[in-house]
Amino acid sequence: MSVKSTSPLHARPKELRLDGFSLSVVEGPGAGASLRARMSEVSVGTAEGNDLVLLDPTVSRHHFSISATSDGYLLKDLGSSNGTWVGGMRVLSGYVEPGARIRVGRTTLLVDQVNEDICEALSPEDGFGPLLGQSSAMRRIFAALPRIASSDTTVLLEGETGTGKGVLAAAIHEASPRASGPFVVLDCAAIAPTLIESELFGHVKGAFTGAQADRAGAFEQAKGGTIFIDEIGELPLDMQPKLLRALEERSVKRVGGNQRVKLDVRVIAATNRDLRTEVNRNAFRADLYYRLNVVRIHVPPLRERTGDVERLARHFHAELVPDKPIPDDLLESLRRQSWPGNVRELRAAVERAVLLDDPAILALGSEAPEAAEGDDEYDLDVPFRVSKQKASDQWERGYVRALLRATSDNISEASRRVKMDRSHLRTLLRKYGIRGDEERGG
Ligand SMILES: Nc1ncnc2c1ncn2[C@@H]1O[C@H](COP(=O)(O)OP(=O)(O)OP(=O)(O)O)[C@@H](O)[C@H]1O
Repeated sequence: MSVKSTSPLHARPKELRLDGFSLSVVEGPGAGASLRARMSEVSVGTAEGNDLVLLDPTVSRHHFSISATSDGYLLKDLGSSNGTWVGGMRVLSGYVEPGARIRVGRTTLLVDQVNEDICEALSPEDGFGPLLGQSSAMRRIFAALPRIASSDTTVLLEGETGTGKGVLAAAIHEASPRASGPFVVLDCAAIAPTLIESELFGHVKGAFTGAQADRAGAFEQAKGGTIFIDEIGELPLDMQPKLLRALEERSVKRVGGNQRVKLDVRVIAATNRDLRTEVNRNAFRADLYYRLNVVRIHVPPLRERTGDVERLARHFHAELVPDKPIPDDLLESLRRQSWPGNVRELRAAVERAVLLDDPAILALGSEAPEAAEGDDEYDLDVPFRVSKQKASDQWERGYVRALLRATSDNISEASRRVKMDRSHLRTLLRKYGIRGDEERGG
């Protein structure tokens, strides 16, 4: 497998060329069907919408995907019921050679290399709005963004936590003809399931206890702009048909109301799960998945685009300390880590190192504790979002304490130093019961 650039040496390549491949059904129902990959990733399963639709009832709706990458053909099982098998081994994720036979249910497929390359355009830029990256993976996304932003299509963003899906959604809105309209964020993971309908669609006075006045939901607030539905994989099953209807008819009905209101809203949704796997296990409705999956962007984790660590770290450092370059030892230490919390974690590590002016503090970062910590560190008996919130609160409390110590409790100086809005800092102080010096804060 090779990656070929069409540009002269030393110039930034304008496209990524990957070895093309085909998939053919060689045994089982539908034998003879085949597909020549036009895009770097193709999906296979019995559901319409897959690139290769199989007729075998023992195959899952979204069974596996195979991608041409610069390291080879990457096969991924999508949470199928019967598994994906190569050479008698069940494969969750792994590289396969041309000539490999993949068995799914009663069907066998053959992977073959073809002469025609798969060509992916790369942006010459190393950013798109506030979103930065110099890796091919990010420049591939940047190349597609202007066209995506200028259209009105629904976009589904997939990627691990902290990879930048929120920034990406905002950047699409900012580059779209709707930029002067509102950008409204609704995080399904942060709202109690019983309140989601009213948060999305609003309610009328008296619709439920506590509904003391009519209230517009996120869809209505986003009128003329974009609604960003974050963590859509957490949307309760009973809400999914209601969202589907809103997307199809571009209209909403407030809880307790009896009129549907037409709305001009663009929808961007994000998830840190693979929704195809959720569809397979009936946790996400297939019809809603298809309605959302008009344009799908997968934002890769930072460990798969290590070339971006330096670019991002320099940027975060320069935001805080514009007049000094990032120290080499800090950069070196950042490059060596694998960043399970992705860009969010990298940003926090740079901020911590700057604040405490000590690169050694990075030992508190991702890699070192992974080896030292026991699993009991994590409370697995409470929901994920509660655990995550607790950890994030602990970090925030420590950060604010350190910040105040470093600025001798001077709120004004503290907020200037880390470019945090003063009222937000005050809110955090109240939240954690920490006292700062408001008088000198001026
Ligand atoms: N490519 C990028 N360039 C600049 N900043 C980035 C980039 N990606 C992420 N960030 C920064 O990392 C942090 C996390 O980003 P964001 O909240 O968009 O991630 P996310 O994928 O939406 O996470 P979650 O799934 O937890 O909501 C933010 O501070 C954001 O500014």
